[in-house]
Amino acid sequence: MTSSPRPTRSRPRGKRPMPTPAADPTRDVAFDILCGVVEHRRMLETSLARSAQTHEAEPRDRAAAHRLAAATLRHMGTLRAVLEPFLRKEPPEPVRAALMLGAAQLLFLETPPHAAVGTTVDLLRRRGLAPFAGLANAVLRKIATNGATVLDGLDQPRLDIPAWLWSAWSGLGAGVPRAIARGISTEAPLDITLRPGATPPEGGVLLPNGSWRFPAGTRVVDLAGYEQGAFWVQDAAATLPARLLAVREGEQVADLCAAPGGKTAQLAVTGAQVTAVENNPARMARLQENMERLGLAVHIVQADACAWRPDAPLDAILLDAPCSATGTARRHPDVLWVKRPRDLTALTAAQDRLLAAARDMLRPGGRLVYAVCSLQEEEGPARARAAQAMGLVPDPFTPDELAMLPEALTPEGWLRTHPGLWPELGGMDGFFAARFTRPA
Ligand SMILES: C[S@@+](CC[C@H](N)C(=O)[O-])C[C@H]1O[C@@H](n2cnc3c(N)ncnc32)[C@H](O)[C@@H]1O
Repeated sequence: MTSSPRPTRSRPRGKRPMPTPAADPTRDVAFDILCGVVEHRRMLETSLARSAQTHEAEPRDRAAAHRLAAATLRHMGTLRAVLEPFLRKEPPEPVRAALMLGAAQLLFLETPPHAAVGTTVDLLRRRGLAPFAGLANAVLRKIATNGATVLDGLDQPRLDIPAWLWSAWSGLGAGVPRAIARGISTEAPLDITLRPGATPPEGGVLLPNGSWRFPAGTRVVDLAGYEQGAFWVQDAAATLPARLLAVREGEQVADLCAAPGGKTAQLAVTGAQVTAVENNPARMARLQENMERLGLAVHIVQADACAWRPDAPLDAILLDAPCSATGTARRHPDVLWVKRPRDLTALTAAQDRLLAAARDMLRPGGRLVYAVCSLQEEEGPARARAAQAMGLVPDPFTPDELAMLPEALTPEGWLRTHPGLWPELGGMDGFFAARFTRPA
């Protein structure tokens, strides 16, 4: 007797396909942001804007996603090292990204373990990665059980900074890369610059440079006086370049590369005649909105500052040039993982073109402050030397001008701040600035 063929089954009896878990806007958006950074070297803000087209998420969920992705990026080297011993094989990059999001919630964001594990498993299942759900469940449960002991013996500051940046920052001084890494490891506070005479909002701390500082996570729109234009958002270190240009009422001044306009506002409140030049239309619109909110009269021009020329030679110019922005890594930890050494070639060439253009716009005796929010030698000291080779005369900053931050004055008379300064006050962004005059 021949037995009848058994019917083929695509799955074992009794196993129904699991329903797709409900959407979780915070983790979905955070996952997209993280994959954008690690797989495509896309900046966090760009991914956040793209994800608005694919995921419906309330502003509150988007803000939470931003925070979760930023915390993961801030500790990414550490998270990779924590996961390593639990993984027998290299998982695909999106699976590793989901595991890092889960581990970041467990280790750095105090998310309850069941939520961190369950939401990661669900995320993988929603994203067509269900075969890795069991792995995520097992790995994250082990991390949850071991708690912070999984961090024991890890050199977190060293792990969280890519090797090329650590080695480049070693040129800033012994111990500086470690101090910078510590500065980047926590979320930055919110700093504002107050209009002269305006009342500071409640809850802030006055910093030695005159900025007011609010705890990390403060929403600027919640501070009294924002809509009325009493202040603008600006990191304490970012206030220094415009201040060091020392413009006076009535002077003809240009702010080249101006958006979103924190430094433009500083120049305008002095009573100088300010022209703000910005080539990016979307950023120019933000600059315009900011000047309107602040009620400041500024002549705004959308143009390439390399090609634009003023009607008459200028008394002073602030050139806050486009750069790698490595000095802003505590606000934008994605820069650590998106930027590459080779990006510096195009940036430094653009910085030189802008410097030459700025020189040609100045009257004899006119002043230029060149600034970048970069910690890289190529974009700072090397450009200051290039400016000198273009015929600009160094006009070093003095100890009196930097009395509130003497450690930022270099022997050459340049400004150099970094996230490791003012550790007891909450740090600051990294800036380089140098001042020049045009010879007669
Ligand atoms: C570092 S950001 C400026 C920040 C601004 N100074 C502030 O304090 O708010 C550099 C700006 O330069 C603009 N930019 C880049 N290249 C430019 C060019 N060739 N001409 C004019 N603007 C340029 C960018 O779009 C960007 O908005």
